[in-house]
Amino acid sequence: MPEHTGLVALTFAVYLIAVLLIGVVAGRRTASLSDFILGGRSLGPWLTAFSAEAADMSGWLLMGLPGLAYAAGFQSVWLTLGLLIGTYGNWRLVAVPLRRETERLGDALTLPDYFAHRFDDRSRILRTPAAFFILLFLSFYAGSGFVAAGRLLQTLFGWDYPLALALGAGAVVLYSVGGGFLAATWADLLNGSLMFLVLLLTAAAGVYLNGGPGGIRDTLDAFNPALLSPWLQPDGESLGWIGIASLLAWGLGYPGQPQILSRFMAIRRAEEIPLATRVAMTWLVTVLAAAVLVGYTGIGVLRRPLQGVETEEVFIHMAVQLFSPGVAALCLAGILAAVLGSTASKLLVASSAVAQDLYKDWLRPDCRDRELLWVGRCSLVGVSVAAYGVALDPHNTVLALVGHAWAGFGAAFGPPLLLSLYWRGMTRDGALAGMAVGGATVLLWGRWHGGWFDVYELLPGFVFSALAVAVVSRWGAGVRKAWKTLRRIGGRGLLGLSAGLAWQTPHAEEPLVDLSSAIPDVRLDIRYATDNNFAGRRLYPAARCLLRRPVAERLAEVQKELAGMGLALKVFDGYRPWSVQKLLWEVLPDERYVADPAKGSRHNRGAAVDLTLVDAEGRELAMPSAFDEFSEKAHRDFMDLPEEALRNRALLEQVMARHGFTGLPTEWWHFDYEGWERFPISDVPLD
Ligand SMILES: C[C@@H](N)C(=O)N[C@H](C)C(=O)O
Ligand SMILES: [Zn+2]
Repeated sequence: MPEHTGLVALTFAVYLIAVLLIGVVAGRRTASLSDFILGGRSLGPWLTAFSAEAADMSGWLLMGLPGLAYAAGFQSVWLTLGLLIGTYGNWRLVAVPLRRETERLGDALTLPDYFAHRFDDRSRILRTPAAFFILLFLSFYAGSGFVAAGRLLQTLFGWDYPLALALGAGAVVLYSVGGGFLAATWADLLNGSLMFLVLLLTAAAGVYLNGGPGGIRDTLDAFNPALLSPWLQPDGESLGWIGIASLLAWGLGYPGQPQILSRFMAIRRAEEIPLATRVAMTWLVTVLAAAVLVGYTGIGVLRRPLQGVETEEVFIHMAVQLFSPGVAALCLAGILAAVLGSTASKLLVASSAVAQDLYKDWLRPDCRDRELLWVGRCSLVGVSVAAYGVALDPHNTVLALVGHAWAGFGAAFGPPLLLSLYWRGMTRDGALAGMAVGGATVLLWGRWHGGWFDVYELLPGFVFSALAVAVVSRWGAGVRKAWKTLRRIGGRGLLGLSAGLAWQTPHAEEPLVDLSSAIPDVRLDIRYATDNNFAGRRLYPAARCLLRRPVAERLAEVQKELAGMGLALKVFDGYRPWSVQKLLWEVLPDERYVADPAKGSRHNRGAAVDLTLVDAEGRELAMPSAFDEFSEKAHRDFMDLPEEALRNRALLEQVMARHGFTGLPTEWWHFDYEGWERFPISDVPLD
């Protein structure tokens, strides 16, 4: 297409100048890491909708999908349907709760950040592997975008591949480094509009030249009747359930894609999501239908049939053949926009994993916002260099990895995210298991072939990941304990494991029992059943201490040991209904002292207890502070205290630890029972 080259170059230059200007303007509004990663959560519904869709639909929309429709005919309906259902489900089921939760849970900026806050994971066991996974796969994913941009520029202008690649990559890096998330989303508005316009134009021209729907059907019928059946492959063989399920399964990938989820987190208000959903779905239905029509109509319109990988160029050939050079150049700019826009969104998410989840979390938790912003920018450059390195080898290994990336994210993050938004009983270990099982299934499934193994790896990955979340959340603590038991008894073998399992598993169903039934003479001072508490009013209808049975039994052991020292326990609180937790949180929304009801307190599981020591006459021993005195004096590492208080605090901590209770760092009186995760959060009344 040499006669187009000058005009194409001009159109590309105008487009690139436009996005760079966007980068400069957005850069002025980017003052903190939160601005850089999520645009300060300021997106309106239109911007959110366009941005989420443009981040999703890369050059694949203008090349891959028309190519599939051209080569495989009506079979492409299944993929289109899968994408539509997946996108709609993602907007309806994930967008609103994710937006609300990420703001409520300590202003979580990234997906790993959300998981860490949701499960109160201070050990980083969840955040760090999630961040590495994102960083690794999104770098490859972004690398593939560079490959596509490089190839497009190389084909159009005949430049050397590395030079073409560097120019494409340079443009993305420049506008995203400067303007961060805002630049990327504003550019997405431009990209999304351009993609919409050029697809619609090309499809309309194709339909017109084919003589309308009847003409398209006649052309396909004459060319290859198998193309008219959604059940058949082009060679006339049945597509089979594996083929259909694999195409539909693409839709399952949506709830795990960080580059799309970040758009949901960034909308100004959750209430604007329904409008954004309507805009996004209208855009998507239109462009998917248009992309498919470009493929179908290309069969009748193009002067020569396309073969093999060339089928993916059906949109380019249509544009060049049907339109004037100026309009054709605009269509090609549409491809560049699609490729660069979605690549920028991936680079940004990968760089945010470095800045927020690795640098801030591991190296400099207290660093200033400006420093983090620069770390974000530098890591974007670093990730881009890595992606450029990946793209320099434009062979199939990269593309194969990219094929896995959608499935990898979908299976590793999709089920844990979905379940975490809707199931309060889900545990941190469940989330970890879901990520590991989903990711591993995707990596392994493709290695085998034949029968079930021909199904797209996302489907088994998603199902196994969801099962892993459910099983480990429900029974994980019991299995872990049984494993510990087995290791302890070593050679006593399998019998020990089955005994351990038999003893542990039913604990997930343990009822709440009255502590007085396990310790008949226990002293209670249930403060929330009086108005002598920090809320200043009575919150429980009865002065009872309920706990899960094994927790109560362990406390009875503690009481027994203390009796040998002439001491006893005095209990301030045990099981606390979840609705009361919400009331406490309203009074003091400070996670150091009151657990956020969004995550639930261990009290809500009947697995935490607040208590102190008393002597034989029932007099409280000196302790660092009063119960529920929320100050540094209550912290376990606070040492500026009288000797006696230090001694008593240490004694209480040691006796409790010997019976499987761990103290909360910020409250000397609060203890969690080991394996508290296995008990569900509940909201039963105390009377
Ligand atoms: C409110 C206080 N007594 C308490 O129990 N705090 C912990 C952190 C909780 O709410 O779980
Ligand atoms: Zn407590």
